[in-house]
Amino acid sequence: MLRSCTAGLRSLWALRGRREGAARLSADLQPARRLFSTEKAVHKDWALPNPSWSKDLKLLFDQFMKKCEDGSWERLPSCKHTCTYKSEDFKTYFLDPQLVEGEGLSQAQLFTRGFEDGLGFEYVIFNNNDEKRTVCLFQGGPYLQGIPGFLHGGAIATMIDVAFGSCAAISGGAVMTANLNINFKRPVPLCSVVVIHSQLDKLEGRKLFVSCNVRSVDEKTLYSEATGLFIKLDPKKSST
Ligand SMILES: CCCCCCCCCCCCCC(=O)SCCNC(=O)CCNC(=O)[C@H](O)C(C)(C)COP(=O)(O)OP(=O)(O)OC[C@H]1O[C@@H](n2cnc3c(N)ncnc32)[C@H](O)[C@@H]1OP(=O)(O)O
Repeated sequence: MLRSCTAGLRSLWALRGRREGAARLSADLQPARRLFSTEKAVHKDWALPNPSWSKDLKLLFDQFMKKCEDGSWERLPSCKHTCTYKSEDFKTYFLDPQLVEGEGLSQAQLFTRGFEDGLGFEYVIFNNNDEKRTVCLFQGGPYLQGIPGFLHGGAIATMIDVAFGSCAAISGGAVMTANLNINFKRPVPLCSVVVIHSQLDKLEGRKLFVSCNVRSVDEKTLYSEATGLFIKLDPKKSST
């Protein structure tokens, strides 16, 4: 395990070196060209395998893709620059046109997709609409370290929030996290794959109650358990 992780890290560094070289080469390009990627890159779906994915992650991905064939499960796409699922809902509720045009927002990207392949959050979420649950397959890369050799608790919390957010948004549309409660039961080894099983437990007016557990691939280790409350945004209220 340690050897495969080290080999994985070595290939990641090599990949990174190549990318940094490429980045240096493009440093002379016009700022606008650097800021705005091509149309294709902007709409790229990041919830698909890349060379940094471990055997475990690929295997689980294939298993869930098979489950998608009869329509009971669906893979949720994930873009960097647009809030993938029901993003139009958010625009209606939130975005001040002045903010949209500003320099900062033009560079905005989903926090969990802001890392080079394999260094941060590698994940894909599958949804089962009838059962109101999602499964998130997550491999936490070397830039997410907390205690040496283990994933940072904040990275786990982030991933739980994303998994919950997706689960809640599918039923509630534009939602926001109001409360997260996490019990960290075992440390998650860096570069390992975990499975986050989330469930919509209750829908009460604008409140969506969700819960999840985070387990190892073989399901023997329970790493964390969490509950969350999401609130469906009220179009009559300003969010700022
Ligand atoms: C759709 C898109 C999906 C994207 C795909 C996923 C990919 C990305 C996923 C990324 C995911 C990242 C996600 C993120 O990072 S979201 C970013 C982190 N979250 C925030 O910044 C939220 C900040 N908070 C707020 O804006 C407001 O407080 C909200 C909008 C949440 C509610 O303000 P609003 O004015 O609208 O509602 P209300 O105050 O009338 O309350 C309504 C009801 O709710 C109850 N209540 C409220 N708060 C709490 C609480 N803490 N515990 C218990 N109960 C609470 C309240 O008592 C009331 O109950 P009742 O009296 O009716 O019974």
